[in-house]
Amino acid sequence: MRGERGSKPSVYSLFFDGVLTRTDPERAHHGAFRAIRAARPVLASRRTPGEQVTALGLTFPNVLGLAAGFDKNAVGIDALAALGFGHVEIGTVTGEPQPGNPKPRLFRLPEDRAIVNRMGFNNDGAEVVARRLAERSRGRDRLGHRSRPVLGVNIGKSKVVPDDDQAAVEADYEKSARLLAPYADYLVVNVSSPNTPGLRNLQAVEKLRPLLEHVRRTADAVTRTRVPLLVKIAPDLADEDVLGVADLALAIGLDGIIATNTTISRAGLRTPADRVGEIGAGGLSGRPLTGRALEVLRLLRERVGPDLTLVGVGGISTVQDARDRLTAGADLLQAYSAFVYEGPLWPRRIVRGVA
Ligand SMILES: Cc1cc2nc3c(=O)[nH]c(=O)nc-3n(C[C@H](O)[C@H](O)[C@H](O)COP(=O)(O)O)c2cc1C
Repeated sequence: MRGERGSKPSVYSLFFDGVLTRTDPERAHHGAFRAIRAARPVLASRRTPGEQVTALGLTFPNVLGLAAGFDKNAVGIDALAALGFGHVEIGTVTGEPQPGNPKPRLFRLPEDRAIVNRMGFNNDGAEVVARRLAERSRGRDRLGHRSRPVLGVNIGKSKVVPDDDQAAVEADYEKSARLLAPYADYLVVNVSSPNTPGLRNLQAVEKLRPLLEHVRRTADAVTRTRVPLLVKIAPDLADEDVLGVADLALAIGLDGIIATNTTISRAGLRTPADRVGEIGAGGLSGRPLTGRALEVLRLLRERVGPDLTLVGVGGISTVQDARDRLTAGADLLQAYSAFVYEGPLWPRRIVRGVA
């Protein structure tokens, strides 16, 4: 593993090659996350790098955020922001707490700088996460941060709720929206994870429209200031369905679209096919996603015009990737996999590189 900047391996890449690649990926995630949280007191006084971005009616400290899935339970928002992320999207949080899929469920494909996951929305549930966010907002003034990260809250469907029962689906998202919208700077309806059976069917416009309208009404009922609402879509949608979501977003006054989630495609991988087969089902993220995620973003921007906020995510790993996504029309960027491969200094490097 080599750092982006050239031939000399970084301390993190040596650590990654020597230790992390030999550790179970899920245990490595928890270990790394614990270390990041432990380092927060040291990091918190550092100035957030980059230039401010105005989007969704909010001021983001910089353009780059941590994508959903890393901090599913809102336990390390400020520590992650201290690494240089201007926003952190917690979740996916579901109405009911759930353990997720059986392990192993997280796999690295180092030859592709990619990750396959079938976590299945393991999370503490909306009630516990809401309590955690309430505690954080009470303690925040004492934290002494130079600048506060924007907090995104990503909500999804509980596994116990059947995807073909629209009323039950809406009630489930409603529970999360009611409990979490009061703490969210922006709210995301996730209908694009491949790991909850049937979830992606909710991307069909005739299901998505009433769901988004219901979440909108719920959020409005529990907040004094209007919380921006976004939808996160899959890269596996056909182009015409991407455009369908774009048209829907404009029609119902959605604030933005996050493109994209992980893919179920395994096309063009360097990882040997037998290894890929052994890993099995799940969402693929990282480098192999770059092309399609960029394409989806471009399609969206062409369709929605300049006003709707678009968040570009999927395979952003270098400064050039970040620039390409901004050129294609992204207002904000997010990443997950490159942060895993490149390490804790990566967010600052990208943010400084695009500034
Ligand atoms: C281990 C893992 C867990 C994820 N969990 C979620 C999740 O709970 N909700 C969600 O919307 N996206 C989730 N994602 C998708 C990411 O937010 C992101 O959309 C995707 O990984 C593409 O970005 P990347 O190529 O920079 O990783 C997850 C990704 C990974 C790798």
